[in-house]
Amino acid sequence: MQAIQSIGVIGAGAWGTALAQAGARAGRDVALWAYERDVAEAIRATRENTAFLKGVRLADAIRAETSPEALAGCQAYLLVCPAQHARRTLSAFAAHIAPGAPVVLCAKGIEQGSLALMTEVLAQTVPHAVPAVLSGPSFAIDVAKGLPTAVTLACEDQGLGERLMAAIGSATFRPYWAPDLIGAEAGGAVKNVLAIACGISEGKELGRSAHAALIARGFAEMTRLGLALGARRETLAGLCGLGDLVLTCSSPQSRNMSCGLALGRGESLADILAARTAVTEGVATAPAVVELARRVGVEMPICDAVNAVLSGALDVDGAIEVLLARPFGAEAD
Ligand SMILES: NC(=O)C1=CN([C@@H]2O[C@H](COP(=O)(O)OP(=O)(O)OC[C@H]3O[C@@H](n4cnc5c(N)ncnc54)[C@H](O)[C@@H]3O)[C@@H](O)[C@H]2O)C=CC1
Ligand SMILES: O=C(CO)COP(=O)(O)O
Repeated sequence: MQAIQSIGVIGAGAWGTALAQAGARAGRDVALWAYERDVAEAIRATRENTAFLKGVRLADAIRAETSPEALAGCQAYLLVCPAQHARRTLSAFAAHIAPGAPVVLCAKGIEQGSLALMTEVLAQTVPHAVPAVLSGPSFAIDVAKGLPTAVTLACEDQGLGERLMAAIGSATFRPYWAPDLIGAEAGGAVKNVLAIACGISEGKELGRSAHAALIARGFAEMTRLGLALGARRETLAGLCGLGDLVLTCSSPQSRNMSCGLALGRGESLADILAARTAVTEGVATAPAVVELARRVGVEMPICDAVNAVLSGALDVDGAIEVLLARPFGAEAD
């Protein structure tokens, strides 16, 4: 099978820009589509994405674009806009993506309302594309700088997985193939909600023991939901599940954790979100996770508590009280 030489990156936020840089580092020609015209213009003029990924000089092999037509003919695509914008963005690209072209879904979220995973959104908007999922513990700035990172690259066909890994992988950006797309998606979406919980715990100074308990019990919630959706347990225990959960729950650098941290310190969600341009995926995904869990009949008390705080149904102290009042039970349930 032919090697993938040209990559279209859809979305020029921090993560899309970092992945474009990873593709260029791997020797590919990269077309990077920006939603905001001034982002593309800044990249062309200064070789830097000053709005979303300051301080990184972008490789010359990255071409900044503003129209979906300009990405026609690429051999593979990465979808890297926030999850709640995926449907509209993919619809705009549908006519320009060739039948059979792989589309790697890199957003970590679940669509509100439809409760669709990103693979479902792709199937509904670009049914002629072949889906893949990239997810794992990887801050954009680390990848852009070439610090060592490892991620899951999930797609059904291992041969295609190997071509995609060769297209974007390098000594420092290390994808691992997995056949389980649902597991990769469930891990990435749920860890963002759990990172808000860990941030709240830290902001309330509940201690490192509570932090560890939240990660372990949060992982149990992620696993229950993932398995109910059809994921494999080993995927959830890998980079895209436990790996990303540990990173995001332990780093104030995470937008999700830092949002929780501020909530725990008493700031309002409205003020926290108003002060940032970057996306905080867990905020939009929390109600979708909770609704999806209800639909498939699994318990996710930590995600419920986060959602109650975000929606204003409970304040932080009330949510902690609800979690601590839960009856004792078996760990494996
Ligand atoms: N930043 C990171 O370290 C990582 C981010 N991700 C995921 O990548 C996805 C994108 O996040 P970031 O690149 O960090 O975003 P960002 O916070 O850096 O930038 C916001 C992005 O939203 C886009 N946007 C805003 N309104 C839009 C609209 N109406 N239609 C389409 N796009 C719109 C902007 O163009 C920009 O690309 C998220 O799902 C995130 O969870 C995954 C791994 C790492
Ligand atoms: O997904 C990420 C790291 O793997 C980035 O996390 P945040 O969106 O919380 O910053």
